[in-house]
Amino acid sequence: MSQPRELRVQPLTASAFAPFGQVIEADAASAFPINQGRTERFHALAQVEALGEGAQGILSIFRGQPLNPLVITMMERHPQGSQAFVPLRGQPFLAVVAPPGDLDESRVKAFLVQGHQGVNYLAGTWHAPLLPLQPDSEYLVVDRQGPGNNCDEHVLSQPIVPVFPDGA
Ligand SMILES: NC(=O)N[C@@H](O)C(=O)O
Ligand code: NI
Repeated sequence: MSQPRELRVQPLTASAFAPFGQVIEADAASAFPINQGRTERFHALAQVEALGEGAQGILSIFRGQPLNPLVITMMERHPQGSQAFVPLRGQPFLAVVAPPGDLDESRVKAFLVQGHQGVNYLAGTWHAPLLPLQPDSEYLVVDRQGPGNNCDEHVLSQPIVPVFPDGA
């Protein structure tokens, strides 16, 4: 296996993440009052894709451990469904992604998903499997259950080591 390469971790913003999916956070632009004003609804932050006959969207909880050492050797994609990760206890994680289509390793990006944020990967978005930054991190996961293959894996030709900018 070739020498790993470093990949700078960047802040998660809706615009930067748009090629890969949506950011799930309480964004004022999507908010409107409900329940006689007692509740703010941050509406339709992301869409669930559950493609194919007999497919359905499901909700699960993942309790994950950090990858140690933090060296990413493979990525995966779910061609028939989106996949969302939302922290249940404010525990941050990394979203290491590449756009749908043939995996172009030069287009891999790494984002820091803070504890008040979640992400929804588009169907087909390449991503590293869950990368929590703290032990026993729990996430609500919304993805697809159904017939047929929904997970393609790709071993990277060059492993990736995410690096955090100073002070991150
Ligand atoms: N395998 C599984 O359900 N999880 C992965 O898809 C992942 O992205 O963590
Ligand atoms: Ni996945």
